[in-house]
Amino acid sequence: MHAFNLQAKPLSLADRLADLAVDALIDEADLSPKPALVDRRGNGAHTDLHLGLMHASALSLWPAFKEMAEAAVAISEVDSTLREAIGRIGREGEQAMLTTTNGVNTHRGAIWALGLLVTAAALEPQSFSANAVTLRAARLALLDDHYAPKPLSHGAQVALRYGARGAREEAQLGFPSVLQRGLPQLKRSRANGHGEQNARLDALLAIMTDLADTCVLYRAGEEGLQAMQHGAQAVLDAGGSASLSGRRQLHELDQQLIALNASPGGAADLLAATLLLDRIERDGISQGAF
Ligand SMILES: CC(C)(COP(=O)(O)OP(=O)(O)OC[C@H]1O[C@@H](n2cnc3c(N)ncnc32)[C@H](O[C@H]2O[C@H](COP(=O)(O)OP(=O)(O)OP(=O)(O)O)[C@@H](O)[C@H]2O)[C@@H]1O)[C@@H](O)C(=O)NCCC(=O)NCCS
Ligand SMILES: Nc1ncnc2[nH]cnc12
Repeated sequence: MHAFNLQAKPLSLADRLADLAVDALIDEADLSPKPALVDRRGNGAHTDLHLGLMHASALSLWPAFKEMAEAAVAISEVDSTLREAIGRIGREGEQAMLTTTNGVNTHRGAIWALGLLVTAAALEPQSFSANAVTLRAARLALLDDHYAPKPLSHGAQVALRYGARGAREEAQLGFPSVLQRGLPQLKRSRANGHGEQNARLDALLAIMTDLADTCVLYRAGEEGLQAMQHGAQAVLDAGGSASLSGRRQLHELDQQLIALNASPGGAADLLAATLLLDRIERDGISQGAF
């Protein structure tokens, strides 16, 4: 008889998806040099954020992601019951984040985007292409959550002022910034031999070229948004972050966005969503894949 069972217990689907979501958030935070965002070099345009806080915040969200995936497995269809279950879990996740960060909003948009994607992935783990997962996530995002409070969030204020519908619309449209910008650029830069960190930076820049980031609009208005979109395009046009002239443009963009207080927090969340879907597509998530 053995005193100890040394065999590791296999991970459940929900454990695995929560691990992947937290990994994606930590990889996004660590990626450097990101324009005006928190990274390994510093706090970008933020006075109340730092890398340690981003890591702690990401880890605090693991139980919420796991619970969302478990709800998907238990309810097993895209309906209002599942939408309202993940709404409640998402709000509890926000509270866990705020407790960890002492009230600073580190990952509200990421809880929304990655929460929907984790739920959508868990619903049908055999159907794990980015197209299939984002389509299910969009169907969920289109359902009403009758229990959702309607606060005058930064996103809601920006919607009133500029008509940009932000994170909600991005999800309801099936994450076009991820499918049409982030993922294709990530794959292109990898295929061109640019190296993983440069490929991720290029994916972030590709997202920034077109996104109506409500975080930037709230902090820096249309001037900030134009600077973000045009500056990101200029880096890619100069050869991307693996090239010397692209790096010079990236440095300039970083300085310009910091001066405008324009932090592209929404684009950062969508980079994390891109990294999550890329990992799911490459490794799979059905039992036996881990
Ligand atoms: C549907 C919700 C996302 C709420 O959306 P809404 O737009 O009303 O609320 P916001 O509080 O503004 O949060 C939206 C966050 O989404 C990110 N984002 C911005 N633009 C886009 C975009 N075009 N596409 C996708 N994502 C986008 C962004 O998050 C990042 O920025 C955050 C920091 O922003 P902010 O609080 O404005 O902070 P500062 O500028 O630093 O302010 P100061 O503190 O300095 O004053 C950071 O968190 C990043 O993550 C937007 O902020 C959704 O949240 C919701 O309804 N939740 C309820 C729960 C639920 O139903 N969950 C469903 C299950 S998953
Ligand atoms: N790296 C980052 N810096 C600032 N805000 C963010 N929101 C999500 N990721 C972020």
